[in-house]
Amino acid sequence: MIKINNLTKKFGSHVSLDSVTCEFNKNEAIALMGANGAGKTTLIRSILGYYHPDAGNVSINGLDPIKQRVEVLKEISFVPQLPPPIKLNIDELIQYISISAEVDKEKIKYYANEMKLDLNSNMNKSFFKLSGGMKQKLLIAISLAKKSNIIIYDEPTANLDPKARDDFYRLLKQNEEEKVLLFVTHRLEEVKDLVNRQIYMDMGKVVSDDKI
Ligand SMILES: Nc1ncnc2c1ncn2[C@@H]1O[C@H](COP(=O)(O)OP(=O)(O)OP(=O)(O)O)[C@@H](O)[C@H]1O
Repeated sequence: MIKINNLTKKFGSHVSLDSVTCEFNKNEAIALMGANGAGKTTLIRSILGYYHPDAGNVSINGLDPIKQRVEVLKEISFVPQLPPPIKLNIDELIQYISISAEVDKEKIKYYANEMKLDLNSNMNKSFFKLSGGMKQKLLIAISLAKKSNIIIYDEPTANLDPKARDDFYRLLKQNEEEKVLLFVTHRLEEVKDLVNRQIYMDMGKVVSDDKI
């Protein structure tokens, strides 16, 4: 489903990804780990078509994430490490997502409610004025509501309180069948019941890859 073939990405003389080859398939839930600067986010961004590789390539369900970006992004739910600086208010954002990404508004509201995010009293608030945890809850609710077979989370729980983390993992567990779940994390103990594969990266390389 996701095929990464000899992928190299450099920033100046720094090699962020060093000839990475791996595949992620349906029904795999992968914890992607490694020290700060190991290359995890660069790998995720390459999958999303943010970067032109210096060598190698990525294929998502047979599509090229750079040349066929719009089609590829339709197949993926993604929550980044840092929420983007969106100026729309919540009502406008949900409206926009529901039209542009064909996500059911009622489902977003359902998952927001399950994440204990009070949407009704915040509908007119700008996204960027929400607290860090509230932003993350809304992005998670959108990612769960979107009908995609690839879910990618880049450390999505940093701003969540312990209860919200539990809610998130419970909802994710209900939602992971028949999908690829790629989860960047520094806290394996939190996701160990969720994942069936662990990958460690170091200095731009995959240094271990174990099914569990
Ligand atoms: N846009 C960029 N411009 C220049 N260098 C970058 C850029 N993005 C990443 N890098 C560099 O590439 C290396 C890998 O960064 P990356 O963000 O992929 O690491 P990471 O494993 O996600 O780290 P963390 O756990 O801290 O989030 C780092 O040395 C970083 O400074």
